[in-house]
Amino acid sequence: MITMKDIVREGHPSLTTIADHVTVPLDKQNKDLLNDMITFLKNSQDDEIAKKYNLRAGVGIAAPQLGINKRLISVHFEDLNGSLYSYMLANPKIVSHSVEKAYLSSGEGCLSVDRNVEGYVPRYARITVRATDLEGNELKLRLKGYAAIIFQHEIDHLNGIMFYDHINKNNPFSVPENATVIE
Ligand SMILES: OCN(O)CCCc1ccccc1
Ligand code: NI
Repeated sequence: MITMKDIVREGHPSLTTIADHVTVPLDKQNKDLLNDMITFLKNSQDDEIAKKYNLRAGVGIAAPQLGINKRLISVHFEDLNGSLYSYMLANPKIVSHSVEKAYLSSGEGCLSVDRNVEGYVPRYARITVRATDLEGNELKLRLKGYAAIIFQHEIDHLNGIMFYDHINKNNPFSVPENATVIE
């Protein structure tokens, strides 16, 4: 099972490397990896298991956070309306996005960052993502709100981008005009 010791931290080259596309349909190794990643997320959100194994709660994880430079992500979370998003995806790509921006009022964190980094993280308010799932099916996801934020955070990890790279250096709490705040 994946635990915190498997998650690389700031300074590890995987976090600033562009990850490689994976061959689809996925081979067993990559399917098992995606399953291990989503199991980690579920474990991290289970109070008993998280406490037993000292897991930080995560809503998503990208293979580069395990030191594996592959374009694989898993997400498992409920949005603010209680909709469940549970996906294991290969080669996810943002194929279109809104001009409008959005950001979480709480800012963002990262399992690979052992410190609080203050500031708003402006992202696209709405995105369309194309990806391949575990069975090799091509998916097209239209995302907004909290889900759009999380998917962008994960896809950034495949391109060597950390959430704080988006924070305004001069004024961390400045935001693009008419950006939508997500509470
Ligand atoms: O890469 C995933 N990860 O570091 C876990 C935290 C994910 C996350 C946290 C805040 C806003 C969006 C996404
Ligand atoms: Ni992260």
